[in-house]
Amino acid sequence: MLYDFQPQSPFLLGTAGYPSPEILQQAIEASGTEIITVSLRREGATGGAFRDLLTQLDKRILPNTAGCHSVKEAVTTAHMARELFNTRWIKLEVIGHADTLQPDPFALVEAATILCAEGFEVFPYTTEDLIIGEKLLEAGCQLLMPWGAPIGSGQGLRNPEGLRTMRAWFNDIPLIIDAGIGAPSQAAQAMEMGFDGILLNTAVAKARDPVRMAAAFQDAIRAGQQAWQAGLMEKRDMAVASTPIFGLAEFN
Ligand SMILES: CC(=O)[C@@H](O)[C@H](O)COP(=O)(O)O
Repeated sequence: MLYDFQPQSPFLLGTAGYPSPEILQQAIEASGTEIITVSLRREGATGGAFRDLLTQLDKRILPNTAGCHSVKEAVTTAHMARELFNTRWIKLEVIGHADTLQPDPFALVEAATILCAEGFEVFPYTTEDLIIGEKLLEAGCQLLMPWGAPIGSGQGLRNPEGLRTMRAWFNDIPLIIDAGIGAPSQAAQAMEMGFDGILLNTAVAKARDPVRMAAAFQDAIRAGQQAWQAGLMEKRDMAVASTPIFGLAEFN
């Protein structure tokens, strides 16, 4: 459950950097997503045309504070998002460094505390750090969005063991992997670990064929989710015969 909303699809898609508005629209449809995220900075630069396009699509809009480097910038951007999109949802990014696009955990917790107190439903872009996660929940966030890898890097799950620990630690909190996913197999890997969803942008927007890639991610994310729900086998150190041997005829 993402606040008051239970999506049928665990795939959340970003809307930046597509070759054209038509391809963006087709990719959104091909992805099966019900939630699209939009950057306020992009929205501001298009004079509202982009917002008009997105609001026609009948999807939940998750505005984001991409590009914000301070608490003040992020909080102001969230206020603008609430006005423009008439929503309490905000994907909160407070970037710590322009080169790594790594979240600034101190500013993130501070901004989340302010926005939750103001009634926002905050989707915080964070790392796999457990204490930061705890602080964000204490601030009032009801879900966490740990990174797979730095934004736009396509590296997949850079710290799978840390993410596995995070999944176990916050076992009843929705966790959505956000950023750094470059291939459908990486998204499937995250879903097989029990994450509740995947948010990505670059891997679809910058694919040679974004529409086809959106469909590929949808299939992989569903496959990973089904595998997790079905119960994956445990790895074993030694071989275990898969064929029962009782009742076989003996040959001497
Ligand atoms: C669009 C958006 O919200 C990005 O900031 C997000 O984190 C996606 O990252 P990738 O582009 O690496 O998928």
